[in-house]
Amino acid sequence: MRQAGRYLPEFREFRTKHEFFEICRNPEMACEITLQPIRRFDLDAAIIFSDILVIPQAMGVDVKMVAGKGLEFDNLLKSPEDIDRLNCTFDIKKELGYVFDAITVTRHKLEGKVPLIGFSGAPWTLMSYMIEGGSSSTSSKAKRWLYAHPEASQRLLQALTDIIIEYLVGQVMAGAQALQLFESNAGILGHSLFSKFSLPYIRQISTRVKARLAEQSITAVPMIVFAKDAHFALEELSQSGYEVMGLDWTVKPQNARRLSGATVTLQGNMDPCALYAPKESIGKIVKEMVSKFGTQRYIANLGHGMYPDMDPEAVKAFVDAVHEHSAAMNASN
Ligand SMILES: Cc1c2[nH]c(c1CCC(=O)O)Cc1[nH]c(c(CCC(=O)O)c1C)Cc1[nH]c(c(CCC(=O)O)c1C)Cc1[nH]c(c(CCC(=O)O)c1C)C2
Repeated sequence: MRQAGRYLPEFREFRTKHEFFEICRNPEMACEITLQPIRRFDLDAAIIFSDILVIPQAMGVDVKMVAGKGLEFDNLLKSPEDIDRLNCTFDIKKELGYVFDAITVTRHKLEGKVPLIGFSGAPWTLMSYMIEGGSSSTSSKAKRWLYAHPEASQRLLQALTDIIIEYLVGQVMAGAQALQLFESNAGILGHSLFSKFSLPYIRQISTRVKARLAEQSITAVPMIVFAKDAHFALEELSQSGYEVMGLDWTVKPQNARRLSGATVTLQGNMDPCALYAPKESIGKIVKEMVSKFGTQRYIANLGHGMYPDMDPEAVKAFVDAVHEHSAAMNASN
């Protein structure tokens, strides 16, 4: 996750010359950034360089990356009347076709070396960014909507869902070989709000994306759902129509296996901060993780994104340890 992020010196160097969303909108540049970690590490997949915030942007919420400050938002949603000024029925290909182009260019450049993953933010996470304008420890402005304006919230979540479905189908048509949905702000909801304002839309997305692809005779791709801190909903998420369930680092592997049954693949979940440990310790942590999940129906990954001050050598230690320990386990089985 966030593999191209700010921890890579070559990414930082590129960013001194180009603004973040300029890179997202330029297919050749987005392709180059996507490939940077693939060149450096023995990774098994690439994720397209883009951001979940390109959808709010296309709907009319201004999102900018300000040098030295980070993300800045304008035109945030303050009350339900503001939904009416959003552009909810835009032409996806026209507004977000640059992501599709980046996927096609990257897919060609990868030459089949590793599969390419496309992604989107999930409706609740996008809604909360459109109201909060950045991360918040309480998300109280966005949660206020759910309690005070439940119908308007559902209207907005449904509009986002419809857009996300078209967007993900477009990514597959452009060449994405798997899709990941990020519900990064799931944890703040708790079980009750999650059941009402997140899970139904997550389910709709898997069902309708698959139906749309089938309708157009396009081969389905595996879909991954990652709902951060949604330990309270693992069983429901594992039955929400996704082939893979991503796990944050707080989840015990055995519990995830028990709750998710025999058909779902699990992805995760090393604490990203474990990358601050000495290399030998990273190897031990990885060994323990892989032995708990087992090598089948499992995608080794971190439990969330990386931080800018992490050492690329630690990432190498992680990736190499995953390959070493899983190969040893497979050989002894
Ligand atoms: C999958 C992905 C994302 N962002 C980026 C990718 C592309 C892959 C990659 O580069 O690794 C590039 C991607 N996106 C961004 C960066 C850093 C850019 C820079 O500073 O130059 C990169 C490499 C910018 C960004 N974009 C976002 C943030 C967090 C803001 C906050 O809540 O405070 C930030 C810092 C929103 C965002 N973006 C994303 C999520 C979901 C995953 C998660 O939970 O982290 C979220 C919540 C997803």
